[in-house]
Amino acid sequence: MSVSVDGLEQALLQGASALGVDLQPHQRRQLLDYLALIGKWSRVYNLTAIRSPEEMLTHHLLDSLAVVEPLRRHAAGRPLRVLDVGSGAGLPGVVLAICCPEFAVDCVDTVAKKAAFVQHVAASLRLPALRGVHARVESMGASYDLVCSRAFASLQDFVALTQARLAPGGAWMAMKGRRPEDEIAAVSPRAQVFHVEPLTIPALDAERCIVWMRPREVLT
Ligand SMILES: C[S@@+](CC[C@H](N)C(=O)[O-])C[C@H]1O[C@@H](n2cnc3c(N)ncnc32)[C@H](O)[C@@H]1O
Repeated sequence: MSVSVDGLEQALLQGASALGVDLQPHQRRQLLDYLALIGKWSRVYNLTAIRSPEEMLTHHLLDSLAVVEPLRRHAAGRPLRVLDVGSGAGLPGVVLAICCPEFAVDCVDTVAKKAAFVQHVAASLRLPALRGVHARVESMGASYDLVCSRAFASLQDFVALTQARLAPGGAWMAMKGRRPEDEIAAVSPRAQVFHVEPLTIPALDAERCIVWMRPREVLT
């Protein structure tokens, strides 16, 4: 990496603080080690198109860190079982596992080498509650309190492919760019969008939001 680790750490600290995320020293180290692992394994596994450490910090780490506080607020102290669908290199699942060790986080991807990378991260960074799962989400069996995704699919497809993965009382959290009006309008009647939460990512001049959804109660 061409950028000094101190410079990256400073940028991470400033970004986390702007996002209201209080990082312990070991979590800072884990996040920077995760960044370094992505950089190292991208050369072999092609995990991300972004190669520069500064860009990876803003576009991947800070972008994922931005959902930590909204998710904690949603959890309200409960130790959630979280599924990150189409996790790729582990975004946002690995960041959630580092920042919220009280959550059990499964990162599922159809590409074996991506799931293997997440397993490698879990072992290297000693994150016992993190798992990389190689599967198509629609063929999985487990259920989760929160199903999240980033850059995975339209809201409509996300809901259709993962509805069976939600535990009773569970919710979806989709990370999106600009508020996706068309996708919101096309969401299945079986799901209800209950909140669209705008996000501001430090040092990233782009619109971001979280679309929160839950199954609509069917009246019988
Ligand atoms: C654009 S990438 C996003 C990766 C990561 N979430 C991120 O933000 O960088 C979408 C990922 O979804 C995975 N994927 C596509 N369909 C899937 C399915 N049905 N089940 C699980 N993963 C899937 C792909 O292999 C790919 O790694």
